[in-house]
Amino acid sequence: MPITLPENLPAFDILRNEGVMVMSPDRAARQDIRPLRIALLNLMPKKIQTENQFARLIGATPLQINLSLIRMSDHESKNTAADHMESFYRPFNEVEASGDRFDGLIVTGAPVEHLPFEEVTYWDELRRVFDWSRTHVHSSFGVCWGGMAMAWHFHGLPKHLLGDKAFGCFRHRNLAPASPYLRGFSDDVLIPVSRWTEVRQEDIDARPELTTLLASDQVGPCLIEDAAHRTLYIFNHLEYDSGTLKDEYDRDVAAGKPIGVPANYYPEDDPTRCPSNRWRSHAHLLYGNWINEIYQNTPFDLKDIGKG
Ligand SMILES: CC(=O)SCCNC(=O)CCNC(=O)[C@H](O)C(C)(C)COP(=O)(O)OP(=O)(O)OC[C@H]1O[C@@H](n2cnc3c(N)ncnc32)[C@H](O)[C@@H]1OP(=O)(O)O
Ligand SMILES: N[C@@H](CCO)C(=O)O
Repeated sequence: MPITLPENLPAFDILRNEGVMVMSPDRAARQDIRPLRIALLNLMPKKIQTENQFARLIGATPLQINLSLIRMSDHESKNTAADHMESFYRPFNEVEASGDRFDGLIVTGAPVEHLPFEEVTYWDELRRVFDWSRTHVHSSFGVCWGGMAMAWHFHGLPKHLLGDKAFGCFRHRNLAPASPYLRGFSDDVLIPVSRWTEVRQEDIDARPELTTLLASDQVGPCLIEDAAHRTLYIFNHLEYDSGTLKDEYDRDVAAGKPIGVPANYYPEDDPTRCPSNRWRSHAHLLYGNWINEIYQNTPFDLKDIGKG
């Protein structure tokens, strides 16, 4: 939430230049408040775990959030019970036909990164979701494969297969300390990574509409902004629980897959020991900052979303 300060107090400009939310008394007097409408397009197989992870983060701000769960219309979930999907999710077809608008949209990752985008069965509908988001959503956030898919659709940013899985907790540099999305971030941030693909910094740099906010020397770009469309792409997993990388590692070991111990995750890289969560605070900061930024800038009247 912003702080209201007189516009001629030195702290007004100093804090604002640092990225702190500062408001003049004049603007504060004119603030309208309503619940924010956030949609989660959940493409992950373990949908309940993912609902919990994102709801926990976007639910930790002082603002009232209405969460809508959306699924691809014709995709039958193999790993989440049909009655759960029936009870809590709306198919995108229905959302599109309703004309509903949202302040925010999160598109999750999906374990289909080894496939060309066009071989994902719901690719055509997903492209429709992306185009719809430009006219019905104020701000979008694509996560891991969801971010890569969105960045491919809008910017032609290619993903590349890695020889070895990028797997573990990696240090990332804060490249934009004054960005409102990184308010309160340390200069150096530890983030869970779990993917077989990457996007490359040189491909991002060739697209002037994109800015890199967080990047790692070891696993490359992480958080990218398309400011003109209020869109963020994150290729790593700040939302993961303490044990998510462990679950993925144990699953792959049990399946006999050649997988290394996730880097810098277990104490002394010993998978028999209990991992500790060293990213939770930055997860809350990032998603809290996103919600805050939406709250500051989304139109009060929902029907004005997507017009500017
Ligand atoms: C890169 C990122 O975005 S990271 C995010 C992905 N991470 C995760 O999913 C972690 C958790 N996932 C898992 O542990 C595993 O995927 C499991 C154990 C749930 C299932 O693994 P498997 O049995 O090997 O694969 P399975 O055949 O169930 O397919 C996994 C998912 O991909 C979907 N899928 C597979 N091929 C395709 C395709 N061509 N088009 C669309 N979806 C596909 C499946 O439908 C399933 O999703 P669903 O549960 O929503 O139906
Ligand atoms: N995070 C994913 C990567 C595969 O897409 C997993 O390990 O399941």
